[in-house]
Amino acid sequence: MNSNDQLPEAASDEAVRFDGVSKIFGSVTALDDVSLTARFGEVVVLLGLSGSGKSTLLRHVDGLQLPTSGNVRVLDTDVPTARPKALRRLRSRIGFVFQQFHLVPTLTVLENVCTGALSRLWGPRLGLPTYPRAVRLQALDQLDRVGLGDRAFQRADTLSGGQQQRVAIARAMMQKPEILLADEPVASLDPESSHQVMELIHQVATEERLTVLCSLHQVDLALAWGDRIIGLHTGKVVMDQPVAEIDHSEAMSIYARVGAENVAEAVAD
Ligand SMILES: Nc1ncnc2c1ncn2[C@@H]1O[C@H](COP(=O)(O)OP(=O)(O)OP(=O)(O)O)[C@@H](O)[C@H]1O
Repeated sequence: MNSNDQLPEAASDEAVRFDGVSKIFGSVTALDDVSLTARFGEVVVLLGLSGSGKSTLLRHVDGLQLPTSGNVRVLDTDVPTARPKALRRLRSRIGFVFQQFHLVPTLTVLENVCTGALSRLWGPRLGLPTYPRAVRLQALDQLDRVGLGDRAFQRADTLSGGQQQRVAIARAMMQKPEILLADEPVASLDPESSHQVMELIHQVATEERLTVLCSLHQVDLALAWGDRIIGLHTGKVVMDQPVAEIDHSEAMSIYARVGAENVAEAVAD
């Protein structure tokens, strides 16, 4: 390749960028002048007490909610000003994992995973045989990847919570997302399953150069499986650091700060 053939330097290695984003619901400021970035392949963990704005922040990434002010740029799309078609295209590049898994309990594990491909298939699908063979094979590969290939033909509701969340991750990966949004993905799991799920999320992020934004309540999981921690408190970013530079007590300070203020407020009351 000669110098003229060289690709222009990528405009940015940022998958997600918030610039001065505020979100106001009536009298509540859910996000308060939030600026942050998430790079391709990075696992960004959002920490903060209930009501600190984690879910609201995640909903701004795919345009489910729009900022009151400021800009959200995701995969080179300015979300607040994106036309419906551009927003649909953007959403097809973003996968989700939820606290409650959202599997169809009466369907087999394999069919649940196949539904992750629905956005790129025409027409409704009823029953496993109605999915193209290539999709079924891809779903089996994804199930193998999450360690559940042997459960493919079991009903989803016969799996443990941790297994169901792994199926949900396999389903999300069927979409071949570039960004994965995970809203408290381990909130209903025991500690061992929580580590397994977070390890899996970290593994797929590394393998696929997938950008992950994941809200959590457990500092130990954030430190073990995140690349970066963003701490939120009443909608403000109060910490934004690589995990390698944070120790446990520093991460806990996100909560300690809240505790101190609560005490101050209680005393004032
Ligand atoms: N649609 C809405 N209408 C009004 N207020 C809202 C709405 N969505 C969120 N809020 C408020 O915004 C604030 C932030 O909520 P958010 O759900 O983002 O917090 P969170 O950190 O995700 O909490 P949790 O950890 O409990 O999920 C809260 O005070 C919440 O009540």
